[in-house]
Amino acid sequence: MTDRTGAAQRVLGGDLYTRIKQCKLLVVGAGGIGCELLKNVALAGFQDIHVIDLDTIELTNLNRQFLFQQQHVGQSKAKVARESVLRFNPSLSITAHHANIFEDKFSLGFFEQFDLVMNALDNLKARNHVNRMCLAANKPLIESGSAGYLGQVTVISKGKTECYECQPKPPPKQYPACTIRNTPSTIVHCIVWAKFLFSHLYGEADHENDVAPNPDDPELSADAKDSNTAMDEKQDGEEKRMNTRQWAESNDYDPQKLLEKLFVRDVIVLLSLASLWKKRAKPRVLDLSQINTAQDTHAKQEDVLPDQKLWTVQDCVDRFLHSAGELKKRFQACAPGDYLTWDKDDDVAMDFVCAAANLRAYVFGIPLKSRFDIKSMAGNIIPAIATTNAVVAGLILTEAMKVLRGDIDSCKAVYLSRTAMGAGRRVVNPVPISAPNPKCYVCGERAQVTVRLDPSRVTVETLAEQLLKKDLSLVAPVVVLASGAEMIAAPEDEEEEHILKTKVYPRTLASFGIRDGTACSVMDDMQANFKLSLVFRQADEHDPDTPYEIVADTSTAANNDGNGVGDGDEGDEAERGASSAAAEKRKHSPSPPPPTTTTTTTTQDVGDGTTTTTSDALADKTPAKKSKA
Ligand SMILES: Nc1ncnc2c1ncn2[C@@H]1O[C@H](COP(=O)(O)OP(=O)(O)OP(=O)(O)O)[C@@H](O)[C@H]1O
Ligand SMILES: [Zn+2]
Repeated sequence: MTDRTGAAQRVLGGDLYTRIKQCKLLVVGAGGIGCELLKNVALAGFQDIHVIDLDTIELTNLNRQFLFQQQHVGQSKAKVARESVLRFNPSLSITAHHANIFEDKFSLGFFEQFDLVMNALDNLKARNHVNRMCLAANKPLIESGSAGYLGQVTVISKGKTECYECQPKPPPKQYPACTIRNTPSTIVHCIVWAKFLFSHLYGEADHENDVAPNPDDPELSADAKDSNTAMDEKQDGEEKRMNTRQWAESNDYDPQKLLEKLFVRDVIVLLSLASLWKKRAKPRVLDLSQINTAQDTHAKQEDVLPDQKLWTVQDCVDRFLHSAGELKKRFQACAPGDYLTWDKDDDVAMDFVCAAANLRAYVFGIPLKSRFDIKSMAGNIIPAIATTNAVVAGLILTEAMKVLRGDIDSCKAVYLSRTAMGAGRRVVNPVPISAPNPKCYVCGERAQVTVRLDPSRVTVETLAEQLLKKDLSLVAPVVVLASGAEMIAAPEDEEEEHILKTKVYPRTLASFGIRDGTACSVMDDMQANFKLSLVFRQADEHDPDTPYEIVADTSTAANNDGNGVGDGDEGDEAERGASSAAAEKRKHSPSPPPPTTTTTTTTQDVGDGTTTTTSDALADKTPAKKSKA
């Protein structure tokens, strides 16, 4: 026995120490919290540890992920974390998986081999997935997160505590498409547009999400005819029918032409939509001849870091042309079906977004921002603080010990706040963990989601891609109709996926017999044992921007005759009552609120996952750097 384990044994007591030693542990994520956590569990005496992380080490990780050093940059986080931990305790068994938690190999059987799972992740999608896998495998999960000075640790135990998805998370802030495409008024609007532009040009082909001037702006409805005529005049027939990606393809992604299209021709089109500018300042066309001779508009900024310097408009033009040229090469070198994914740490992709956002800001008379500021907003960066992660990792271990003692009842949800809170003036705030929400569609006894939509207008694609995958976090949804037929099947190969996307996706739900009151079963081919009942209610109107509304509370179902269908308005009233009562209860709860941040332009997937800051369509942290269409 080394001195180090001897001390742990004396502190923990023989019984707990033995339980820790015998516990087979899974740690998901080897980033900021994960590195601290792996060090803690190794020192506390855990002997059999698996760690999963899909990422490689970046230079920017080194200020807080202490298992990594400069020579490790570019290597697998999971593997290097394993080697570093083994260096200070070579007798451990650590298995490193450089992989995405969504991979098939991390099946129910994989999760079942563990006694305890700890999440050290940074995104909602992966957290939801591990939550569902642990519920299916009936394994305790310790969930954690941090955002700046704020942090959170909680324990999830099937049937005993609420699960990660028992309380709905606030939806990320979205901006109306017309503001982004026609009338931006803040730098955030310009950054959202620039990120859309990147995905639209170089990402997975999506012909619906254009970035060009939008003639369907409701503000134009009064003089729709004029606006269409104006658009006709400014664009020839062919150009009018093409979206920006098709236009770029037909112009060989030429950076100079792209610059002129986006900041000259499209602006002329926008200027022609007169009613947009009745009450706002008109945009200005980017006049390259003037800019080329213009003086540097910004005072010399000698004493700031390079990234914090404001680019001149000419700098933006140069960076745009250069990055668009590089991206063109990369995109054209992609194998068929492959595409580029935006990543804030990819310098070329970041330069493109920074230049495009600033040029758009210039066109609309919005103050330009430094690359540093734009990166923070575009990448939804809340500075990570090493000490917060260390405290969170310590709290994870404290809760883990209670779990291993078999004392789930004494586990707490613990929040770190920035300033001392409550009567005890504490920064570390433990609160009782709520009981499971019986109406939770993930862990509730009667998992059900009611959705209000117009089945004759909503397509299977919207159901699968938006509602099931995006809103409900299913990975591979399977939807079975009452007849037993599968409306949406999980494709086994590329051919099946092609059939699903070309033959089934374009159909309306009504064409499958879905109408007011229809219920169907939903399963997830990737999330074992996950099953919910989806009930459709007829919407009075159809709004293409919000084609459906999730009725979160399922009390309609509890009141009905058992086929999962409520009977109309009374049910709705009950739902509203129940929801507001629950909200009221939470409002009066003595517990400190979960951490929220004060940053105004960052977003949903902050570390804690339950609490989001403000913006945005800016957030799109995707686990895979580059994926196949
Ligand atoms: N689906 C997933 N499968 C496996 N690992 C994941 C998955 N999603 C996120 N992770 C890992 O979780 C870790 C979270 O750590 P952290 O929040 O410190 O992020 P980071 O990427 O290291 O930091 P930053 O985003 O600030 O650069 C990351 O190492 C990330 O790779
Ligand atoms: Zn739940």
